[in-house]
Amino acid sequence: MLVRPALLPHWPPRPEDLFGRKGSLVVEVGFGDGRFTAELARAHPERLILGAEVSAASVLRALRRMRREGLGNVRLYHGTGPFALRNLVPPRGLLQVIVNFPDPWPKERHQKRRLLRESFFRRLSTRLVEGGELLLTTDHEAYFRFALEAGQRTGLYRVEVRPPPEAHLRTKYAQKWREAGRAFFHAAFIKVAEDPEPWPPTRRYAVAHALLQGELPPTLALGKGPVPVRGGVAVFLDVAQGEGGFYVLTRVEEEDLTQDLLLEVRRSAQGVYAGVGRFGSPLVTEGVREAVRALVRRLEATGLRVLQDHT
Ligand SMILES: C[S@@+](CC[C@H](N)C(=O)[O-])C[C@H]1O[C@@H](n2cnc3c(N)ncnc32)[C@H](O)[C@@H]1O
Repeated sequence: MLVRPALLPHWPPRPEDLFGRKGSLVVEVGFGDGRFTAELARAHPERLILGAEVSAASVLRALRRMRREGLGNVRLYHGTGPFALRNLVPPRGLLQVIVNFPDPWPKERHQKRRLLRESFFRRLSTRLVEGGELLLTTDHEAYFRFALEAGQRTGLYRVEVRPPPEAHLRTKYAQKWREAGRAFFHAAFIKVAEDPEPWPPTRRYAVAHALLQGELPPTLALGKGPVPVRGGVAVFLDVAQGEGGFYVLTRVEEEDLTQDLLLEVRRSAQGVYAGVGRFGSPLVTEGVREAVRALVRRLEATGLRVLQDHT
């Protein structure tokens, strides 16, 4: 039920590789506790529903729900909607995207965090089938207008403002806002053209490590300052000492992917190994490679010398 992109041999997988059969693919972004996802799966057993959600607690809750209800046509991904759309959905492979009550980010300075920006609509057009659509429901009028304008500006969608379908008003947040007496807004963004710029899957690599000559230092002080990486930032959060060396808890934030992973600095037969640990099956992305490069540079500053570089 849970999709682990690191374990998939090919990106994007074919829907039948994820679900065990063919069918029309629907993506729900930000499914929360998954009650809408489950209702959708029950109402359309012929559809294949892929949910993406950044909150680990919500993913767990929704997973339990899907298992309890025995829903075989749902797969859940713990991560951002854009990552799922980019890497888990084939070009022109998507019938529908559903976004119910997206985080509105009301402050001006946070607007760039909103999901339904012009760049998102452009990229999404490469994933939708001809006539495929995004359905938005929200209680937040300012965000609603923002999304309408963003979608319209692309010229890639016909935008239809409609009354919200009843099922979209049965989500956890819909019920909360209904009790608070809020109004609801709904629109369909129907694809009429496609952005000419392709949206290639995220590049991933088999390894990211280096072998260095010299002695393992007795302590490892890396500093907490952020390391800029392509499309984001990496931070060495903590260093723990183990028997053979050090584990460096590292956060790598890239455009649509945040990973907490362990880098290792340890003795090996050939010298000192510095690279990505296997713990948690991390994705070795460009940002992860850049974090390893930064780690290697800091080891070089302690007097170690690079023998082999696979970063
Ligand atoms: C306001 S809640 C709505 C939840 C649910 N759709 C509902 O109506 O009850 C917004 C949800 O979107 C999730 N979220 C925010 N940004 C996201 C992103 N980029 N990708 C996937 N989920 C996201 C949040 O964790 C949260 O669960």
